[in-house]
Amino acid sequence: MSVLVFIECADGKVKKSSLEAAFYGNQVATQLGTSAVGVAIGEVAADELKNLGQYGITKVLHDTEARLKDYVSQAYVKVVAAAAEKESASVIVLSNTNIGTGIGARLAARLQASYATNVVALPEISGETLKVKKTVFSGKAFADEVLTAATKIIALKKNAIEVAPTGSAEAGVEPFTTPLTDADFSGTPQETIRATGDVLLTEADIVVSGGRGLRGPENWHLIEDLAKALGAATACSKPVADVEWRPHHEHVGQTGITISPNLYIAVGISGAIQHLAGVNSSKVIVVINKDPEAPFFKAADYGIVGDVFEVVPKLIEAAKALEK
Ligand SMILES: Cc1cc2nc3c(=O)[nH]c(=O)nc-3n(C[C@H](O)[C@H](O)[C@H](O)COP(=O)(O)OP(=O)(O)OC[C@H]3O[C@@H](n4cnc5c(N)ncnc54)[C@H](O)[C@@H]3O)c2cc1C
Repeated sequence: MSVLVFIECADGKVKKSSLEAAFYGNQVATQLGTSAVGVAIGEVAADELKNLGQYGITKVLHDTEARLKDYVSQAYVKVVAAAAEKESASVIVLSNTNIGTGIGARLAARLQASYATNVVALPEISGETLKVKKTVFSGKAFADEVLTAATKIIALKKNAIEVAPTGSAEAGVEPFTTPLTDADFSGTPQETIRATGDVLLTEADIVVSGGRGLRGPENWHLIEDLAKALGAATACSKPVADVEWRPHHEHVGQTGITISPNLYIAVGISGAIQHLAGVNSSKVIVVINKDPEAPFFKAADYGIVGDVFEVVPKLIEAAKALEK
């Protein structure tokens, strides 16, 4: 029996959300008196996988088959299922990302497993069952879910737990091969075009987001300059994408991307409920709006009542000064 953690990688690196999943998986393994093993797929540097030892992973099974270079859901699910079988995994942990939840759903069907998404805390263990806390209703409430099947799959929400890497332990990396057929690659991406700029929006620690208060695309340099100074990703509200001031892949909210960065800075965004649905699990929310009655202030940790055209340039200067 072990805990298996699916390690998601991009650009040859382990994603930050998977470091969290690894740390969480190790804590669950400790609760169960077992160890945590990772499974990684595709191109990723060996040092990145060894580094998972600092997050409590003892060993990583690494499937490097050339056809697995890009994410193909059927094939990836087969690899994770094979790893789960090899390691007799009773718990499988993945990140609550598009890829993680996609794999989790197929895997649950394949393994007849219990499956909880949006999990935000360590489980309570009682005999063969695990009780997990998760967010529901677009992050507006919590629910407890009891997982009773022999195999339990947990999709951990990004930024939900504090991660503390320990010491300099290295995980062992083992080549892992799964027999795959052409049918496993029936839907293969032909080309992957990176949607965002320097910092991937869904993985970013800091996000600077603009709304209609920016008045037009010609003012977007304020958002971009602040983001650059803070090492942040950029995002926007839906109407901004609808009128093509910004591309749609930057639109966050109920009908856009859901994010949970450490810091979300909302610039000239009113804070409509549909917008909040995509950002309200951010750790710290800062709102800049000239209207003191803007609904976003109710969800904010810090608020600046002021004109974005006066406030943001000052923030950019301050952030640049911190860099020096
Ligand atoms: C079914 C449905 C789904 C939706 N999904 C989404 C979604 O996923 N994401 C999303 O964002 N929206 C979504 N919406 C739209 C949502 O309801 C809001 O209309 C939208 O979020 C408002 O965008 P905004 O805050 O940029 O613009 P506005 O509501 O126009 O707000 C602009 C804000 O900027 C402030 N402002 C103006 N000038 C300045 C200035 N100079 N300095 C400082 N502040 C200034 C104003 O006070 C105001 O609060 C959805 C709506 C529906 C019906």
